[in-house]
Amino acid sequence: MSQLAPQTAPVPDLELVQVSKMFGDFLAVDTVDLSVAPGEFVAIMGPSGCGKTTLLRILAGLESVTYGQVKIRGRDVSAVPVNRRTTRLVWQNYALFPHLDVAGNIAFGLTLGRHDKAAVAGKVAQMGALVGLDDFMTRPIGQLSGGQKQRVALARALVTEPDILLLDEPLSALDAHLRIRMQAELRRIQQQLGMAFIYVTHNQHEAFSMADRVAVMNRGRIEQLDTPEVLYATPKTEFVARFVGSNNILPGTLAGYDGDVAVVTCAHGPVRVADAQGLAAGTRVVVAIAAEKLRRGLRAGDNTVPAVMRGREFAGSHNVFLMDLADGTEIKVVSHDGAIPDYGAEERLCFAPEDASLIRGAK
Ligand SMILES: Nc1ncnc2c1ncn2[C@@H]1O[C@H](COP(=O)(O)OP(=O)(O)OP(=O)(O)O)[C@@H](O)[C@H]1O
Repeated sequence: MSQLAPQTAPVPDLELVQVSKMFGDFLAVDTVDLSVAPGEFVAIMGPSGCGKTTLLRILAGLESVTYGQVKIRGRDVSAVPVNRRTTRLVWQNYALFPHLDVAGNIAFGLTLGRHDKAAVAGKVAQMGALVGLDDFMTRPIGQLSGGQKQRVALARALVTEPDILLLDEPLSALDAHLRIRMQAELRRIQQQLGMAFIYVTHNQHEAFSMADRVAVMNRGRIEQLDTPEVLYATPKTEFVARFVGSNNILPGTLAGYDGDVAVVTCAHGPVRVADAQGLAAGTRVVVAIAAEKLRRGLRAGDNTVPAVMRGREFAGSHNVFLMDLADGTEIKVVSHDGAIPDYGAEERLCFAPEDASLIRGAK
């Protein structure tokens, strides 16, 4: 009888095991575990100072780890210096050589090594084409737009065929329109090469439009690592719920469960939330509801929350109403129907139990 060969999981392109970084007695990166699958695009997102850049610099070999291990394709590189790492870093400041043309800049990484002239020219042309600069190879750097310069920086990093490309806010100097085009280009190039990209940004739209998974960092820790869809629909911590999307947060205390529905006592009354965590009654919790999931009016089976209309932001295709609950909590409601309540009017908002997330409150 034939036996099936045991299935082995592919070696991750990158693995961080309990990585911490201290600057003096300040903990900038706190016990981070992260596994990046072969060819995966992972974005690291979080507020200023949360440790994103420090983590990326650790991957590049520009910072040492205080504790923990960094493995690239299964090899421990924690003590490997930057010039012997198989990672390349692209950042916002392109750091191109102004006295060289596009081809000269792209070739720079290669000509430092031992490559023959024809091979260098071939690879440079190939990378130029990949990033869409084939018609600009002899242009001086000073005659390029911001987007073109960023493409040169990208090609210069990619031509060395790194195991992983690290990107630190590479698009933040570009205008909004160009940024969106470059996001699509980056994703195309990443998929074409099948190379793992680690992309640091504080911009949620950027992270969500490109990445397979997004890590949300707070105070040196990864609070949640998930696909954009899961992060959006089921934030696991209050911080993630506040940072991602446009969630409304209702603090409360868990009264108990009614089957697989948690009943939470909030300031305005009880709220029912579909939940399978089985938390103990009395636990302090928050209920997170996306602004798009709140509706005006009453609907059978839904939660109802009384609110007072306070203001409105017009966003072209929809309105965002700002409303206050009785305890002063501000609520955002996305509305597509064009009807605008009067300022000061009392409204009833409703949402389904399955459209909200229950999150254990911060201790
Ligand atoms: N060389 C250093 N010495 C001391 N503290 C540092 C050093 N580098 C970073 N830090 C501190 O570590 C923390 C994390 O910094 P880091 O640059 O990683 O944050 P970030 O999330 O990338 O922020 P931003 O989005 O503003 O770039 C900050 O409080 C920062 O002041």
